[in-house]
Amino acid sequence: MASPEFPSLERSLEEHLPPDELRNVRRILLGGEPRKLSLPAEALAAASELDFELAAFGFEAAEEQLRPARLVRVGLVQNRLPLPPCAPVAEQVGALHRRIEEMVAVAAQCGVNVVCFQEAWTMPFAFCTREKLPWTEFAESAEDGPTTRLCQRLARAHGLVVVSPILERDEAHGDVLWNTAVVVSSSGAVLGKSRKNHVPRVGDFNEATYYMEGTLGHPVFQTPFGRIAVNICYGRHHPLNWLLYSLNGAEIIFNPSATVGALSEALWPIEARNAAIANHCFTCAINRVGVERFPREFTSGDGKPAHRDFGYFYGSSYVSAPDGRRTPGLSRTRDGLLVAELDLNLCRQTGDIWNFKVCWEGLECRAGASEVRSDQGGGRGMGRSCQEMEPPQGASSSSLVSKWRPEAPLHSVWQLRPTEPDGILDKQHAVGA
Ligand SMILES: NC(=O)NCCC(=O)O
Repeated sequence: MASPEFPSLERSLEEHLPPDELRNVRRILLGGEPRKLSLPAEALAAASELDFELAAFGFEAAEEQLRPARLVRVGLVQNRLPLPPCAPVAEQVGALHRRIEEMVAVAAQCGVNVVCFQEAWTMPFAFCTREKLPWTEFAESAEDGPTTRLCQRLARAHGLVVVSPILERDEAHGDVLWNTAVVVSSSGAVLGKSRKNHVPRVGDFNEATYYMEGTLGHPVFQTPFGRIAVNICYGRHHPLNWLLYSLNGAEIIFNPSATVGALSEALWPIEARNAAIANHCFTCAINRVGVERFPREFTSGDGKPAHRDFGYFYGSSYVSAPDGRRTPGLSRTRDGLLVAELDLNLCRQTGDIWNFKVCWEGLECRAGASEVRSDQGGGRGMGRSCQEMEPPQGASSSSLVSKWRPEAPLHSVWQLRPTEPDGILDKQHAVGA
């Protein structure tokens, strides 16, 4: 495993490769030379003053005759805990609120339209301990908890959409906990929430001790800046999860995460990028940074000695485009804000070239179903292109309408007839028929 001090793969290549070779390596590794965006001087100065990395890249699409460019700027925020997990709960939450508030102000200076934070951003990732208190005290209402109220203020003040992944306490339904992302519109209205659909039971990720798989399906939110969805952390390992968000109309899928190097770092650059390619959409992978040391020891159930930390959260947040290009990752070691300008026209353009989803989309039309929540609120405009965005066919403009439900057999399984070892395919079984 790379040591925590190793700042980033891309930086290492930049430092050690001659320019010609670097161009070739980037062509293969990132899908091309990333197009850097210039940012306002005051944003760069603020990031340096506040000690976080600020990087910005753009993904253009081909010019079309009938549709204007549909430009949206996303902001991905990764951060360490400002206070250690042994600090009082309210102080930890307050310090995180202040840190995010200052980073969002810089995002706004950079023209960000949709900002997303890391998974369970208001707390240490304490599920490794299996202890209930004090960690469950970080849970709050998705609709009107203090964190959602902060996000509403930020959304209104800066005219941006906020995706806020928290530990949710659902007081209206038996007080149960969920791993939830709250989506706040640029008008300040809570547009809705999305819950983690796959809960890890791997290594120290003992999350099923706290909450179960989400019950909300794969909601997509219509915002003034495009249709967005949230596939929380472990969901990125499940290709069908991305597919369902995409079939429900998502053009940008955020993947707020908390993951450590020993488990997943080799998978990290591949999974969200592959999802962008396979589903003709943009994906935004965000991971926290640093080591979180807990007050009491815990074991990993693997016979190894008890320990106080989970491992190294390696940051490396990045954005992938549907045509396979991606930004370099943010640092493995520092807080950071990654700004990416996306032309959403690239989703359809790439689909027209590759058609990876064509049979699924056909089924979607037959099922007549999409799951979209619409934002009727105001907020900063994105130009004509925003006004022209429409929910996908079959979707209501104001609420969740239905879940994607295939009504016909999807794929067939063919079996070899044992008497014909040369591999002639014989028998067809329609799955689900
Ligand atoms: N937070 C979370 O689901 N982590 C699981 C580990 C991983 O997905 O890499």
